[in-house]
Amino acid sequence: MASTAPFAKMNGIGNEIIVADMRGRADQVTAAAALALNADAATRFDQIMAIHDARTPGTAYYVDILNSDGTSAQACGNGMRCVVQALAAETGQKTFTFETRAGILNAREHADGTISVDMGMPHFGWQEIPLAEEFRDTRMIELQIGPIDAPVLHSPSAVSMGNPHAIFWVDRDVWSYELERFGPLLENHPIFPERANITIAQVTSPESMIIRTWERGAGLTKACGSAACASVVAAARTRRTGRSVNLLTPGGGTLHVEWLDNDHVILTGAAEWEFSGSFDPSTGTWARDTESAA
Ligand SMILES: N[C@H](CCC[C@H](N)C(=O)O)C(=O)O
Repeated sequence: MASTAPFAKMNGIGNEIIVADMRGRADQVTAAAALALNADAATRFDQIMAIHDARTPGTAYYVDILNSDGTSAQACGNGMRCVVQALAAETGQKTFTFETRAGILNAREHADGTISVDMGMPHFGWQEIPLAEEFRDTRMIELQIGPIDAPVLHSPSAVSMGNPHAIFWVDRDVWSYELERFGPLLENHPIFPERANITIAQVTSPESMIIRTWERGAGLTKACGSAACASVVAAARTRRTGRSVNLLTPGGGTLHVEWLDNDHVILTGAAEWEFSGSFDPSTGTWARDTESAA
């Protein structure tokens, strides 16, 4: 058995996150370990954020992101806030530069404990998202679900925040849609060759919206940070909102997203520690620290 690594079970306004400390070691958290941790109710998660030693000068750490189905994700905004909170508590530092599969990103813990993550620039080209066929305008793509003459959801906006997103705009209460039924079909629709995170969004004012997300590789979650960013960018592009928006998420928490004039998207919100333990990164066998809270 490989030596165990410390982890913290945390959440980013309800997005279930495991922050794994893989610094100083060469191995990775395996898909098998992810599946085992997710099969246990105590450690069920949406994403594992595995902190590794830096690979690139100018960055402090490399963060590898796994979904609960064991696949990799390029970006996870809520998980990055958890990583920042854990590292800020350990080091006393407030600002960090990370590397992820999606590139280099900066994050900062504020005096009130909230954390902002610079999620980088959105991408709108159909090959960048990616989509399987050419759409010259990704503000609205041809895709619908439900009866052909009365679709339940249709014409989403498509955006890459490093990872692929589709945003369906709805007028009715977001809870009145069967996202648990449509989510898997849309996530795996052939139009998305790398699958996609699927969000339904109800704009409630030029500065506010309500979102629910079916996440690629994780299913329904209580919040999804990159989907919040994708939703605001897509809403601003289609003149539904301005560029600074509060989003209400299914966990009841609020995220703030601002799309800056320099094209970077800043995600701000809280993060919460639940308990700590150690685990075997190859198998997922784990134990709670005895001094850790229940
Ligand atoms: N919960 C994450 C998103 C994970 C995205 C992942 N499901 C994928 O792209 O495969 C967030 O806060 O941004």
